[in-house]
Amino acid sequence: MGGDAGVTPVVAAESVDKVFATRAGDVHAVRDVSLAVQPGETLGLVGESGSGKSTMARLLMGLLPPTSGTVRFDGVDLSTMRGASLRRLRAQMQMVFQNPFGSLLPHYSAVANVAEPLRLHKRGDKKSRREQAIELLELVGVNPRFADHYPRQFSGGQQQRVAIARALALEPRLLMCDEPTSSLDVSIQAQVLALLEELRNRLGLTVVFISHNLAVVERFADRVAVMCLGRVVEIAPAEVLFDRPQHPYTQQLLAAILPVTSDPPPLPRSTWQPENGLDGELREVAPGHFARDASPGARE
Ligand SMILES: Nc1ncnc2c1ncn2[C@@H]1O[C@H](COP(=O)(O)OP(=O)(O)OP(=O)(O)O)[C@@H](O)[C@H]1O
Repeated sequence: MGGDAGVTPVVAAESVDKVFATRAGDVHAVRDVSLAVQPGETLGLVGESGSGKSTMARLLMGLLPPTSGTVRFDGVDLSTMRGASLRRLRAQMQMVFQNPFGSLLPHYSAVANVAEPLRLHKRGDKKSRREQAIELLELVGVNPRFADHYPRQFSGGQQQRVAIARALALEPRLLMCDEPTSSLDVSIQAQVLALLEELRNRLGLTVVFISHNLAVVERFADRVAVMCLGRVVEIAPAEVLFDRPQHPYTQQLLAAILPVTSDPPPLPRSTWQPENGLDGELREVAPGHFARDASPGARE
């Protein structure tokens, strides 16, 4: 789906389901999701709160095992990987989280935070790791003068830059960004996004980008997958999806942010009811544009 035939996707989910067993009963967080992210591509993942985006991200990173279905990284089924080979594979996929402070080690300086993955993966010696970490801090726009400062001494935006530098330390192929700017002030969000955009282009990264902010996704993503109640209801090139959304759920999400402002509000709860509209097959409605059949009532 949505890929060049013959090119091995960096990461691909095939008919993936994830069910969490909770005291209150089973939570079916991801339902029959198939998608592939091609080398160098940025896939946006949107949908309202609880639609399964973060679960999908963790499945794609191999941080959660699917209940059924397969996740492949570079063609390799993650469930077959163990030990050192899994660690090597994991190094190629890194994550940038919503809350940078929570993702940094508070008692480690900025440079030690960035060097930590290099140490864990036994890359170089202490001196070369520090040098490399300082270069990475420069790359993300953190003044090396502050290399020995601790995370709490940085602003949120600077903390996120340090977290991005750390995510890049092992030269990953895939960067999973889960709401990377939502915890930041609006004025800082644009700077961090511009940084991610520049790094992606400069380093040729493959990116999965989860955001509530559809305007950001439209700008940043090549393709966008829309999730609703654990399913992908529509997936298409960004310009096609934003111009001609097929699924009523997508139409409602987009309608909620129009007209586009410089600071769009977070996604409101959709009033569209899935009824039988989520059960259909993903159908190709235009080249590279897949949508599930929606219930006829919902189309009107
Ligand atoms: N570890 C877990 N145990 C039980 N239920 C979970 C777990 N993780 C997620 N869920 C449930 O799975 C569903 C999907 O959650 P998920 O966090 O993936 O959605 P999301 O789209 O990322 O939401 P948000 O935008 O609020 O982060 C929700 O109903 C959530 O409560």
